[in-house]
Amino acid sequence: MSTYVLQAEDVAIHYGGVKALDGVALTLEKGQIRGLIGPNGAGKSTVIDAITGRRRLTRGRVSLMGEDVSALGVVERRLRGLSRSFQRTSIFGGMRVRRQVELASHKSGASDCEADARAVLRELDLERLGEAVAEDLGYGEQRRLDLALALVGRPKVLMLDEPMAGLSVKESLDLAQHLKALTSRWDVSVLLVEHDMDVVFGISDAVTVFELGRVIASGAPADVRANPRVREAYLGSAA
Ligand SMILES: Nc1ncnc2c1ncn2[C@@H]1O[C@H](COP(=O)(O)OP(=O)(O)OP(=O)(O)O)[C@@H](O)[C@H]1O
Repeated sequence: MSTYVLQAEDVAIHYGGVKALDGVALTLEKGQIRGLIGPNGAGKSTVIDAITGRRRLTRGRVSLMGEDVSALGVVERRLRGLSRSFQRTSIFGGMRVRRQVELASHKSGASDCEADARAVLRELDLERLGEAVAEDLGYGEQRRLDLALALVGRPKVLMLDEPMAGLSVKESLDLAQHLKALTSRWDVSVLLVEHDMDVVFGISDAVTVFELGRVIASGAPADVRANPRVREAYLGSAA
């Protein structure tokens, strides 16, 4: 019996002749944050799509808490505790903050949506904005709301696709600290796709590097950062 909350084995996704992913292996331990980095087009978003069931696997297998979920759809995986955010926020601009978090909570299968939404809003410092219309929020607050929508229903595994995109340095580091604190308090495991290297290397317990649909390095942040192939492929000599 595996101790991983998430395990992807030999995952491939091919679009005709394009091998978006080829033979990818990835694990997440309980409470772990794993950063996923790599150049544009390396396959990072496709990995999230493969794990969450948005894309059908050409080959391979995805297990959640030891259960093979490869044949299950997005909704079934969400009900088993696998949640995600997208590169562009999923918020509804015209809807009040609390209302949309409650609706998302309902969809996630939570039993007490009001209490669930309240806890998530409190966790992300959004409680005082509960009655605000989402499009009136500042961009940083909208990003926090997007994270709130992914956190309802107490997911066990969270896949975040560039949650800091467009934020200032200070906002990014604030959100990163929120995420780090929440991960340990709620015992949620996170796969974090992010281009901000200060954030990735600042809060990840492990880092995996992609290039052209394959894993080229994986391990402790310091080891990955020092890996010559990674520096050449992605980080540059200044990293
Ligand atoms: N629907 C599709 N049809 C064909 N090729 C696709 C499709 N979706 C993605 N790809 C290709 O798969 C590869 C991986 O794309 P992906 O979006 O996963 O990269 P990424 O690492 O997330 O990039 P970025 O950092 O720019 O978001 C790219 O070569 C992309 O062009």
